[in-house]
Amino acid sequence: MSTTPLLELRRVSKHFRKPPGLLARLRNAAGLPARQAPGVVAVDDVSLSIRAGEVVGLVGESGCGKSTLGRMAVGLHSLSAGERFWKGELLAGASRLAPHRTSLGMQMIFQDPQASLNPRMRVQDIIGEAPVAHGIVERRRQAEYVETLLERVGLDPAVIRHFPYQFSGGQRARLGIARALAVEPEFLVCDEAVAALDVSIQAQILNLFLRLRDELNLTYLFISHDLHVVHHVSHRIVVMYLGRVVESIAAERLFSDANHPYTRALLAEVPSLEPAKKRFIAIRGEMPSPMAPPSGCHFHPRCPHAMPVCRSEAPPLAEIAPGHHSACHLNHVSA
Ligand SMILES: Nc1ncnc2c1ncn2[C@@H]1O[C@H](COP(=O)(O)OP(=O)(O)OP(=O)(O)O)[C@@H](O)[C@H]1O
Repeated sequence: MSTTPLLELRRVSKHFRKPPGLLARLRNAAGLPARQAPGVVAVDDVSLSIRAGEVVGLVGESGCGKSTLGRMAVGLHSLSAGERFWKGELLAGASRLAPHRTSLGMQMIFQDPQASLNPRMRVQDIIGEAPVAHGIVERRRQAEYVETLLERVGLDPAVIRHFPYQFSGGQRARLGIARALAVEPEFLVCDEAVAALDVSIQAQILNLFLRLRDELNLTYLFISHDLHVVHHVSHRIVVMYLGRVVESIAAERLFSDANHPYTRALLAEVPSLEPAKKRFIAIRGEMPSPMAPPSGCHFHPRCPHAMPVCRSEAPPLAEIAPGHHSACHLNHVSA
């Protein structure tokens, strides 16, 4: 069995420059020297490697950088620093020697299929356009190909002539999945793919993802702000806070062995954990702005266990047990 990861992000970062505000535009108009515009470090020195067949759940509060990391994984965002490998081959790096490239083998499924499905296109074109354009299927076989995909995601092939508005939310989610599958990907980034759906429909779509993984040997990065959702489908859970990974743990060990105070705070919010969650301490306050992250460990202002060192030094993401990584100074305090 190959030990090369399917996808590897090595020490990647993403900086966004904030668009110039009114004051900066006035300074510019007055011919005054520009002040450095504050930016956002959406992803800060993150390494992530995903094996073929693995389902990795990526969780954290809104704005912590999950979508940005997912977009970097599939090549929708360039890298400000670091490198990206696909089956061991360098696909993108921050230097000009490593040009930014993507591949049909990796696709992204978004939260709102309504917004990402062209309302004026029929299902046959929505799903069948890309595989024809990329030579995966001949145009004369397009309808047959799309019908097979519709059946695969649990839709009636007879809907091939329909428009997106004729479908329910759950059916549109299935269309979005069929469209991603149409180019025969090996790796899917699912970004809040079930967040807009009712709970009962969510469960159906999650089960569809799992069935497709087994049938098509797919690998997933499953992004959600809802730990309960990702826990259901993932082998491994990666927790992000303000651009950094704070913990990576096997999903089956999450409830028993979660180490980072932030992960434990997220667990305190999971409704199905009653009464076990009583041992977790709920999170305090709001996540600070990514434009002005706290010094040291970004989580320290909200952490019930913060120590002086947490304010000054960022803890490294260290392996605290086989396959279990956590970035917390508490792990390095001698008893
Ligand atoms: N294209 C962009 N330009 C400028 N800033 C951006 C851009 N995309 C994301 N950001 C900023 O980067 C930070 C991380 O955003 P991101 O969308 O990755 O977080 P998230 O965890 O996926 O949150 P959400 O679940 O709300 O999408 C946020 O502060 C966001 O405002």
